[in-house]
Order: sequence, then C-alpha cells, then structure tokens
Amino acid sequence: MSKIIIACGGTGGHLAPGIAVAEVLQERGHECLLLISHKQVDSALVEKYSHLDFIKTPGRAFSGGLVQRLAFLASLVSSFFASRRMLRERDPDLVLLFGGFLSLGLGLAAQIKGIPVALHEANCQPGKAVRLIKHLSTRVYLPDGVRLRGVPPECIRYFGYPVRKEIKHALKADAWKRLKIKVPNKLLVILGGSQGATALNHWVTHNFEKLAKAGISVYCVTGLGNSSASTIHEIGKGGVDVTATLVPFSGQMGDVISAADLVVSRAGAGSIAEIIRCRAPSILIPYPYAADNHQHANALAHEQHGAGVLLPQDQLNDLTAEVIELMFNDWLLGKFKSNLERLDRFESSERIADDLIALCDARSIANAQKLERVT
Ligand SMILES: CC(=O)N[C@H]1[C@@H](OP(=O)(O)OP(=O)(O)OC[C@H]2O[C@@H](n3ccc(=O)[nH]c3=O)[C@H](O)[C@@H]2O)O[C@H](CO)[C@@H](O)[C@@H]1O
Repeated sequence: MSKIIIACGGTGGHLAPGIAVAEVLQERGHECLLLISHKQVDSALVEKYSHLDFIKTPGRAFSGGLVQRLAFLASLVSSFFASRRMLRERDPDLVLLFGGFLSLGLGLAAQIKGIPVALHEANCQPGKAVRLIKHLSTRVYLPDGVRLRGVPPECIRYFGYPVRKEIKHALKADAWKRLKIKVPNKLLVILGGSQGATALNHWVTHNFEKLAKAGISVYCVTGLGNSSASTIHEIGKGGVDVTATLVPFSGQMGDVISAADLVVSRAGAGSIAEIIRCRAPSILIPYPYAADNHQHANALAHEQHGAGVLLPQDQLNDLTAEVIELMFNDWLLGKFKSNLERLDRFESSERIADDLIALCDARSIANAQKLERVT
C-alpha cells in the first residue's frame, strides 16, 4: 500500500480532479490525504466525500500589488514549514499537485525531502504555480497538445482531466426528475465554474423573458454567495409556465449538465471535462481576467475540436440570439454531440492512478536496493 498526499484545493477546478484520483487510489487500497483550502467552495464540494481524508491548510493566491505579494510570500513560507512537518509525520511515498497556491509549499518541501512530485496541469495555458514547480517534478500530466518548456519528454504524460466517477451522462428526463424541474420544451443550463459568474447570472435575469417566449427554460448555478435559491416564472408560447431555476451550488453536476439541451459556461478545465463527459453542446464564455487568459485557450481548443462554440465576454450582447439559434439547430447539436463522444477520455483517473502507483513502486524498489548496498 502506498501513501500519497494530494494538494488540490482552492477552486473546484483543482479540487474535483484530486477527488477523482483519490477515489480510484483508495478503492485500490492506497492511502490518500487531500489538502484543501479554507474557502467556502472547498467545504461545499467535499461535503459528500466523507469516505476521503481531507485536511484544511492555509494559503493564498499570488495576486495584486506589493502588499498582496508580500502576504503571498509570507503564506508560502508558512505553507512550506507546515508541509515539512506534515511530510515528517505522514511519510508519504509521493505527492500529487494540481497547481494553484496550495501546491507550491508542499512541492518545495517534498523535493527537499527527496519525495517524488507529480504535477497535473488542467489548462491549455499552464499556470504560474505549474511553471514554477515543473522543475521539481518527476512526472507532469498535461492536456493533449500542450507543451511545457524545460520538462524532458519522458516526464510528460497526456492522460487528460480526471472527472469524478459520479459525473456521468444521464437521460434528460431522468436528470430533470432528480433535479425536481419541469421542462416543457428546451433547457438551457448556465455554469459559472465553482465561484459562479456574475456576468452570466445578470444575463439570465435580463434575458429570461425573451428565452421563455422562445420556449427555453433555464437552470443556472449562480455560485456561493451570489444569490439564494429561487425560481422565476414567465408565460411561454401557448400560455405554458416556463421557469428559470437559480441555485447557488449544486452537488449534482452530472445531472445538471446532462439535463441540458445546451450549456452556457465559463471555460474552466473542470467544467469543460464534465461537459464532455455528459455530452452537452455548449457556448463557452471564457472568464476574461483568468491568469494568462487560460480560459480562452481552453475554450478555443474545445471549439477547434468541433464540440462547442466560443463567445468572448465582450460579445455577450449576441448571446441571446446565439442561444436561440443554436438551441433549435438539431443538425449542429448532433455534430457537437458526436465530437464530444470522441473527445471523452473515460480512463483519465485510472491511468493517472496506475502511473502514480508505478512511481511509488519504483521508489520502494530503489530504496530497498540502496538499503541492501549499505548493509
Ligand atoms: C476563475 C478561474 O480561474 N477558474 C479556474 C479554476 O476553476 P473553477 O473552479 O473556476 O472552474 P472549473 O470549471 O475548472 O471547475 C469547477 C468544478 O467545480 C464543480 N462545481 C461547480 C459548481 C457547483 O455548484 N458544484 C460543483 O461541484 C464542477 O463540477 C467542477 O468540477 O481552476 C480550473 C483548473 O485549473 C481553471 O481551468 C479555471 O479557469
């Protein structure tokens, strides 16, 4: 049995793949400890995974002016020393980092202690943390076609984004039932990533009347703290009641995405991987302020695979017309669905778990040989 520490908190896009890999490793009898942040979204996401072992750890993202940078440095130093203590106490065989601010301290401490570091980059434009840690890593997992300068090719694996096993494609009618919604005609689902997207939430409230008239119901995941759960009613074609359901957070993302005829979403790597898994045609609106514009790179790759459409946020005025046109274009939706099926990599969590176990085994053999030579 191997022991693996996984640093994956901070956002849903980092945490969800950590959970996906930990579930596979634990099923196979290995021990995992997942480091998460104190953020509300981390707590909401882990609530249903009581069979996994989580520990909350302090940390802050690299951002802003001088004061924020100094605060980041201070938190990095304290995270490094906390990680050193943890590595001494837990003595893991390997650490797996999903990028983000929780990865840096642990990556540095593990490298100094001679513990192998594996690193997963979810985005088509690698982030700052990943660019810093890449030199410390024995293994780097990248999205297809993405290059990371300075990493030897033998260290790289293209295994895709691990999706939690509960997220799967369901029949629309079953998903509507489980979500307790009535959909008289078509359903548009709005996703803002784990933090929600204010611009998309506003778009829903300002445009729902028009959508309802076209026979389009809405289910919008607004983000924690952005709104409370509510339902808006409009009279649609033929006098039918058409609803927009707003929920701040969902623990049923497989059903939410499967319920959709069309999804409008931010272009986080997690949402895109789940949109692929649930075969949902989408319009992706990248968050324009994401680091290094990585959401634009993610959305562009998805569009180039013929699996959805990219719409920049500065063209949000065109979204209503685009939604109404695409929603009723069965030919194009069908094309997107068959390309989504082609893109799905069911085995990502398993392949990463297999590879991590192999790295742990190689380390145990090397340590045993070293011991033999000494004695
Ligand atoms: C603003 C920003 O920079 N976001 C980044 C963040 O992801 P961020 O968390 O914003 O968004 P992602 O789309 O990658 O992932 C969201 C995850 O949270 C889950 N979820 C979300 C809402 C909810 O109510 N319930 C729920 O379970 C989703 O199922 C998914 O697994 O890290 C990702 C991975 O590096 C990046 O690609 C994103 O660009």
